[in-house]
Amino acid sequence: MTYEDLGYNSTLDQYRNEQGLNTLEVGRVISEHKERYIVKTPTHEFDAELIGNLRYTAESRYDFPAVGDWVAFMQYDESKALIHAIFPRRSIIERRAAGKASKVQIIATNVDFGLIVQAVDRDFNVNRLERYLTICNTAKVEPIIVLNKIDLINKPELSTILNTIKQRIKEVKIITVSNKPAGYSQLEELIEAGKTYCLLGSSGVGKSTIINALSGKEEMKTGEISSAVHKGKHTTSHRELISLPNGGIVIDNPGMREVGITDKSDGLEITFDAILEHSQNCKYQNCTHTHEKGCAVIEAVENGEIDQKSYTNFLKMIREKAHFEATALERKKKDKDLGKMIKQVKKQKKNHKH
Ligand SMILES: Nc1nc2c(ncn2[C@@H]2O[C@H](COP(=O)(O)OP(=O)(O)OP(=O)(O)O)[C@@H](O)[C@H]2O)c(=O)[nH]1
Ligand SMILES: [Zn+2]
Repeated sequence: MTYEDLGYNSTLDQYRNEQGLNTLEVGRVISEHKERYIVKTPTHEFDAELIGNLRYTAESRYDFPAVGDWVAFMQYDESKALIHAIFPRRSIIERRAAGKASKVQIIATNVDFGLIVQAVDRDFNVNRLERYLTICNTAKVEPIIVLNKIDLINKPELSTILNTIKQRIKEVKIITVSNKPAGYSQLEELIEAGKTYCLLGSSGVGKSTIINALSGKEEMKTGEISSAVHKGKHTTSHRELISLPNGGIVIDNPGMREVGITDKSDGLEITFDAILEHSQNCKYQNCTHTHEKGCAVIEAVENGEIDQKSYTNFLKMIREKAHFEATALERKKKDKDLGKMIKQVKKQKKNHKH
């Protein structure tokens, strides 16, 4: 295995030289658990922590390593290391942390493609597909839709599903796979060496089964045997980033129940570009597309140019985005006020002494 097999490239190497990081080793974070990280090089895996200096100056989640990160580290024991620097990220896939309206959770970094996995049986849901698309588009990561477990339905049923998707989602590649008898050839064909693929999808859609099939190994515990693992302790041997024997790197992230969007960039606009296009013709520039007279979006929904369900999903996510932004702002203000208060108390104490 080489560094390139893990996704290392000339941009990262240039940064390493510019920053004078040559005396340190370089590796990729393949799992994260409570501020401990497994860092992988072509030959070793290290149990790593952040150096104190970085920990104390960290201001937000973004200042800590995440799965997919490239880091500069120093080995200090046989398999132990201290992380001295995080390389700039090419992309960050994130979602709103479950239950916390204003907090983000990083799913993975330095990702090239998002593999949005849905099982065609109970899990299939176009609204959720649009949600994952928005997460990818926000991260500027190219999405690919992977319909899994196609052995569970017949051909006409699969066509219906494909048509349902195509009616609402244009210009996104869709592939169909299953463990038997179709196999994963459609997926294998598109995976390129040195590129990083992040699997996105609900629990049980078959992500671990896909990784095991691609890697030819039992890298991931799958549904039948994983219940004991989920109940038990975290196993340090658990890896979320795996480099495949035929090239390509895949990242899994277990158990995603909620897919809250943060959408700090224009991810929603990219996902719903048809709606955006129509909105150029709305009478009012600040049109909310909910009730306004002369709203071109509402008109397009009425005459069938925009899918009704897609429109409803769009409005729901716009509200969610606004809510996320408002609570994030509030949190910032609170933190700032608290900071001010602490400063004042310190000042008072100081004055007291003199
Ligand atoms: N019929 C059928 N079942 C499948 C297929 N792929 C996976 N399964 C089954 O679906 C269940 C869940 O598969 P996993 O691979 O563990 O799913 P996962 O997405 O990794 O789930 P989490 O680890 O909870 O996120 C298991 O019982 C698998 O055997 C498939 O193509 N067809
Ligand atoms: Zn409008």
